[in-house]
Amino acid sequence: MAVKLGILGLGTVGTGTVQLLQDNVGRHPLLQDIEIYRVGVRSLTKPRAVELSPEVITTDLEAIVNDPAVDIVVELMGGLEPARTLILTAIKNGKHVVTANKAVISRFGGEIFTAANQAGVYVLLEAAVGGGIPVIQPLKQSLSVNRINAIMGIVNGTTNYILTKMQTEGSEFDDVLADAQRLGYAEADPTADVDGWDAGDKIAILASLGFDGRINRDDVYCEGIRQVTKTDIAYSAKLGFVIKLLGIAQHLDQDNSRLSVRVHPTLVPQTHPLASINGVYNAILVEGEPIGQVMLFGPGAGAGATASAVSSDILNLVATLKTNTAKPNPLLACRHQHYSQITPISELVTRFYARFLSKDQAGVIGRLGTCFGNYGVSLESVVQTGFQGELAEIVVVTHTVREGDFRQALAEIQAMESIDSIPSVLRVL
Ligand SMILES: NC(=O)C1=CN([C@@H]2O[C@H](COP(=O)(O)OP(=O)(O)OC[C@H]3O[C@@H](n4cnc5c(N)ncnc54)[C@H](OP(=O)(O)O)[C@@H]3O)[C@@H](O)[C@H]2O)C=CC1
Ligand SMILES: N[C@@H](CC=O)C(=O)O
Ligand code: NA
Repeated sequence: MAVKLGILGLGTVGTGTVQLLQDNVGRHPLLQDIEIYRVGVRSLTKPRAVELSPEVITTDLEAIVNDPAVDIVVELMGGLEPARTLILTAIKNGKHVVTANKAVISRFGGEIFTAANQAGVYVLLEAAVGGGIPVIQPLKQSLSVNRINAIMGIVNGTTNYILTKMQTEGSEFDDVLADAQRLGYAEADPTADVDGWDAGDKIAILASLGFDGRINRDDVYCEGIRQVTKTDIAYSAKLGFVIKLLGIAQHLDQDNSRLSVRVHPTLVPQTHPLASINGVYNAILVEGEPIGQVMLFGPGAGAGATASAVSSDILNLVATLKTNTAKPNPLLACRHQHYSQITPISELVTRFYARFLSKDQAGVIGRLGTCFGNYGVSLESVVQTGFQGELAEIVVVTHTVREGDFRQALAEIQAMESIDSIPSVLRVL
């Protein structure tokens, strides 16, 4: 008997998934055992790029998750509610769930996985991080014997697309964002991409898999790309860096006592493996013992790529249903019970890039150096690059420093009579 899917959402990802499932020849034979039984949408009159018989499409999503005939609910609608409630209802009704929704999983994962474990069903989410890149299953299975030291990556396609176009074509932020929206990369509200929240959701999920504890989403520090200017992109290039929005989860000490989970635009050395990841591509670099470094690379957003991840989860569940094993597979289920302690951003030790606009007076660089020295900040390079109108532009890169100390120095520098403003402060990998 065919395994019946109830799909919630027929937008970019839902359409890509239905297209893939309908075009199953030459793919895994188990795909032929799947029936697209119901598809839930908001509007019945919207034109659709896929053909589905009228009785399949409905606006009654609650009926789908309560329908005893549905075996797997595939949540591709996005947003927090009603997605969370529909997922929980599906679980309560004994249905397995596939979701691409990192927002709901990163915030309500505790509640959802506890319910799933109690109900004896799985919630799979390969599409939620890295789009088409297999990263969730590798962390749960192929890499799970490693002790993970760090997971860092470019996990938002929209912002990587924007930064790449700004860097290579000198494009304006707003024009490139419109492009990313047209191509189906951006979230319904692109603020989630641009302000780093989407990447924050994703790094929280990766951290929970790699560091063996749930992550409280509110503890993840998130800074987006709005403040990244073409000027900083150009200075970074001169200094040997590219600017990337990175999600980073790493132990800060040898004894693994402190875990940092954060998202921010970062100056990445041009020689680093993540520096060459451009456009909508994502890459996740995992550092573990004994494996060393593994980089997972591929398309991070878009209909086809994301459908590949969604459909592989569906296939996994179809195989599970077909083999009918009574005991849960611990490599598919979530096993965490506790929350990890996250270290505040002020305790991070990192290098910084900062750009200052100063009055063109003698001794400004000396005063900057003295103030930094007072807070234990030593400088790797100082460049007085040119002028913006009457103001001299000074760019510094520091050696590693505790963020809290660096910020105190900046506050003091900002108050100096000779300093007009500090337009940019970025972390350096
Ligand atoms: N786009 C991408 O590249 C990727 C997206 N994701 C995630 O996948 C999910 C879907 O994204 P995407 O396909 O881009 O989103 P879209 O906005 O393109 O599609 C959302 C779909 O859900 C339906 N929907 C939304 N809210 C409701 C509701 N309250 N009731 C009924 N139907 C509803 C919409 O119906 P209607 O069509 O009638 O408006 C639409 O079909 C999100 O969680 C996103 O974060 C993950 C990886 C990549
Ligand atoms: N908006 C997201 C879509 C995939 O998760 C992105 O741009 O990466
Ligand atoms: Na993925």
